[in-house]
Amino acid sequence: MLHPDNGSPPKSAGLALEKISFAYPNGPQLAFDLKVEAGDIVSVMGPSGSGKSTLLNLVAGFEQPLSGKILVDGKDVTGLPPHQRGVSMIFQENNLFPHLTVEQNVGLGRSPSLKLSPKDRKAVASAIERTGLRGKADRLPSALSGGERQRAALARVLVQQNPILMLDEPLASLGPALKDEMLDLIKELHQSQGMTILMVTHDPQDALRLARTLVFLEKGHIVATGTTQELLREGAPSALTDYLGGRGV
Ligand SMILES: Nc1ncnc2c1ncn2[C@@H]1O[C@H](COP(=O)(O)OP(=O)(O)OP(=O)(O)O)[C@@H](O)[C@H]1O
Repeated sequence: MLHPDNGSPPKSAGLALEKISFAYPNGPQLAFDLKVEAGDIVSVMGPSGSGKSTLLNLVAGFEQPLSGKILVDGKDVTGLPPHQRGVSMIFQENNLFPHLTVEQNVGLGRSPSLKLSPKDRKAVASAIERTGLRGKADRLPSALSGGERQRAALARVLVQQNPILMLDEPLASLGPALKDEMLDLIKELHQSQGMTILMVTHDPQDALRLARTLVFLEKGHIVATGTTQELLREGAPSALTDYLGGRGV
């Protein structure tokens, strides 16, 4: 079981996308309206190109909407740069700087210039320990397995202590055993830190295992939102059953 390392854990934050519209140059129009309760775990599913990554990038501040608002904990963050939004993000790969050690990569979660106080150093060591990377703090990412690299990325999230965590297919490049391990770690992180989590996945089993809520996208819009159990087991709308094909549960 993971425990917050110092002081109180970050409180989770509710998230809202209000009448967000967005388009890439010469790209399709995307529009999102979504409310996520504080502390919820949400899986974001949908066919390739439906807008899952764009949705996360808009919340993180890597893309700017044409109109609409993004609220974190009720506060309008639409015009804020990514690091001021209270949001951490983990991608499928390339979360770490290749020329920095695990310890330095995790330390970046506390200070972009790696000027770390003794308290920061303690938090970094604790996060490395808690993600099972003890003894690997001095390694470069190239000397880690894929699963270890994702755990190092999670260690950085731990020291950032943001109330919202978003993961864009974090399990896609992992084999089944490592995938289970990461899912367990994300679950533990949620239990101990209480953060609000959004995770893009193509696997309904991941969604069932981790997420209370499911958001389903199609062609740049959210076409279904509900509890994962209900949507995957009972009343799946036809767009979702078509997407799941033979993988229905
Ligand atoms: N940088 C870009 N420039 C132009 N169009 C883009 C860009 N990135 C994505 N798109 C388009 O925007 C739409 C949404 O893409 P997005 O990557 O959000 O989908 P996704 O659901 O995450 O897909 P996947 O499951 O394949 O990762 C798609 O039509 C895609 O082709």
